[in-house]
Amino acid sequence: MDWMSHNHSRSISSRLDLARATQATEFVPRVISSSTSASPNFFNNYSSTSTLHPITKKLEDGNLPVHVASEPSSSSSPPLVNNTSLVNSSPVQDKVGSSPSLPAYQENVGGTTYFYQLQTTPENCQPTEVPSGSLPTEYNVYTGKKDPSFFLSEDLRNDILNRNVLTLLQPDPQQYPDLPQEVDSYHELFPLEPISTTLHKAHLGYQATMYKATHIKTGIHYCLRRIHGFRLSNTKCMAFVELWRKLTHSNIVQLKEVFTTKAFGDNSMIFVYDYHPGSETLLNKHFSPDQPGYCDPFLNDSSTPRPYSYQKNNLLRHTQNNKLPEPLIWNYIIQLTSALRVIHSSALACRSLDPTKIIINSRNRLRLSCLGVMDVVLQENNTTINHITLVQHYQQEDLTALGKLVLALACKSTMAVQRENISTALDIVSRSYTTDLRNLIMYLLATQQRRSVTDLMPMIGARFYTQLDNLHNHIETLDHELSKEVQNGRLFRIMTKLATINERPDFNMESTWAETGDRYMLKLFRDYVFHQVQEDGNPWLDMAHIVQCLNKLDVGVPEKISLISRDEQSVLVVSYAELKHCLEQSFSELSSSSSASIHDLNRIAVGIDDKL
Ligand SMILES: Nc1ncnc2c1ncn2[C@@H]1O[C@H](COP(=O)(O)OP(=O)(O)OP(=O)(O)O)[C@@H](O)[C@H]1O
Repeated sequence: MDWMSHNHSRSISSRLDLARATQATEFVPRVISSSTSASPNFFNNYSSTSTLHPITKKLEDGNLPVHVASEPSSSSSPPLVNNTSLVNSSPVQDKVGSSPSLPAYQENVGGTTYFYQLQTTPENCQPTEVPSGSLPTEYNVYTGKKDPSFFLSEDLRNDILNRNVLTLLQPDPQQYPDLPQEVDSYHELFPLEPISTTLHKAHLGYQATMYKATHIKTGIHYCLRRIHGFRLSNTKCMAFVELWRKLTHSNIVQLKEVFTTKAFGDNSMIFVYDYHPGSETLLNKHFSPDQPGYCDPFLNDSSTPRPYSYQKNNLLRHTQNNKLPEPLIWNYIIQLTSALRVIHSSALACRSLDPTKIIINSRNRLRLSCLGVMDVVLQENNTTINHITLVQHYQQEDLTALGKLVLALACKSTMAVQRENISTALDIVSRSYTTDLRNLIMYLLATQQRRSVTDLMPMIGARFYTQLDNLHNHIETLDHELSKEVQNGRLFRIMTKLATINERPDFNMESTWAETGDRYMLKLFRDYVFHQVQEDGNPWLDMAHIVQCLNKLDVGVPEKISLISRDEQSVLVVSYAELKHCLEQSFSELSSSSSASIHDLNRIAVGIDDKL
C-alpha cells in the first residue's frame, strides 16, 4: 500500500472554500499559556517539556535524518486547499523541516484566523545531516522492507491464532462429566487425547492421560501427564524430579513439578510440563495410518505370502516414492542430539526416546516430552546397583533408541526397527540416502561398543552450519514481523488515548468537556483522520492516511492541517505539535482523576513516549 503518495481531490477542499465564502466565524482555541495570542505557543511549551517523544527530541536536536516530502502530491494528507491565495499563504504545507522554534503569527482572512510561521530562509534552515553517499529518508516511521503490509504475514498470524484457539479450548462438561474442577493448583482441565475406557498401558505399565490445564493463580497454561493408579512408595525418586526441573533446553519439554492427587478418584501421579499448543507426536506426523496414502511398507499382508525378492523390490519402490527429505532427517538428528547432549551431561538419561514421546510443532521444532516419568515410575529399588552405572546403561539405551528412530524415519516405518527387518531397512537406507546417514545409524546401533552423543557431532559436520543459517533466517523473518507489531502497538496506544477523550459524555461534572477547548481540536482531528468523505459524500477510507496522521501526531511534527467544524462554519489551522500537546494535556487530566485503573492508563500514557 503506497501511503506516501496520494493526490486525490477531496471534498474537504470544497468545504474549506465554502467556509471562506460564507465568512465563517473564527474558532479560537482555548489559550493555554498566558500569551495574548489566540494561538497557544506550543512550540515553546513543547520544546521545554520533559516528556518528549524520543523521535521528537531527535527532531528538535536535529539528530534524526528526517525528510518530509515537500511536494503536496507526495503527502498522504488530503489536499486541503485549491489553487487559491490560501494555498500560497497557508501554512498547511509546512513540514517537519521548518524550525519549530520560529515565532508564529496570525492573520484573519474573512473571519477565519490562520496561524503562520515565518518563512525559513536558507540560512536559518538547518539541513538535516545525512551520511555522505546516502539520500535522506522519506518521513516514515514504519520501515517495512520485504512487503508493504502493516500487519503480520498471513502464515504467522494463522499459526499464532491457531495456537491461541487451542490454548483457550474448554472441555464440554457433557462429554467429560468426570473431569475434576481442580487438581491441586490447576483448573480448566482439557484432555489432549481421548480418555480411553480400556486400560491402555503403553510403555510405563500404567495408564497415562495428558491434559491441558490452567494454573489457578498465574493463569499460565500447562500440560498435566497423569499416571493413573500410581502410589509413590518412597520419595527417593524426587531427587530426579529436582534434576529434571533444573534442566532447560529448547528441545525438551520443561518439567515444572510433580505431585500426587486423589482428585480423579484414585491415586494419581501428576507431572506438570510446559504446554506447547498445536504440537503433535512424531508418530502421528510421520507414521500415522490416518495420513492419506500412508501404509507401513514393512507391514506384510500375511494372507498373500510373496517371495522375498518381490517384497524387497516393493519396499524399495515404496521408500523411494515416500521417503522423507534427507535434510529434514538431519534437522531432526541435530535437535535430538542437542537435547541428548545436555541430558547426558547432567548425569541423566531420557529413557523415553520414542516417536510417541517426541512432540513436533508446525515449524518442525522437536521436543522430548516425557522426561522424568520413567525415573519416577520405574524407580529402582535395587540398591545394590551403583546409580552411575545405571545412568550410563540408560544413556547407552538412549543412543540405541536414537539409532532406531532415525532408521524408522528413513524407512518411514516403525516396523523397520524390528530385529528381523533391520538388515533390509539398512539396505534401503544405503540405496536411498547418503553414506553419512547410514554410518550414523550403524554407529548408534552398534550396541557392543561404548557410544557417546559427542561422537555424533563430527558425523553431522557442516550440516550444523546449514541448520544455524536456517535458524538465523527464520529469526530475521520473525524480527521483521515483530517490528510491524511494535508500530501497531504504538498506534493502538495513541488511538486509546484519543478514544478515551473523544465523545466522553462528561468529565468532572462538565457535560461539554469533550466538546470544548483542547478536546474540541481533538474531536475535529478525529474527524480529519477517520471520517473523511469523498465529494459525493461517500466515506473515503485510506489506511495510509490514518497511519500517517497518527504517526505525525505521535511525533508532534510542526506540519499544520486545517480542521473543519462539522457545521462547516469554522476552520482551525493547527499543527500536529499543538494537537499532540492537547492530547497529552487532556489525557493527563483524565488519568489524574482516574482511580481504578490508573496504573494501566499511566502505562498507556508513557507507552508512546517510552516504549518506542
Ligand atoms: N507439552 C505438550 N504440549 C502440548 N501438547 C502435548 C504436550 N505433550 C504431549 N502433547 C500432546 O498430547 C497428546 C498425548 O500425548 P502422549 O505423550 O500421551 O502421546 P500418546 O501418543 O498418546 O502416547 P501414549 O501411548 O503414551 O498415550 C499428543 O497429541 C501430544 O501431541
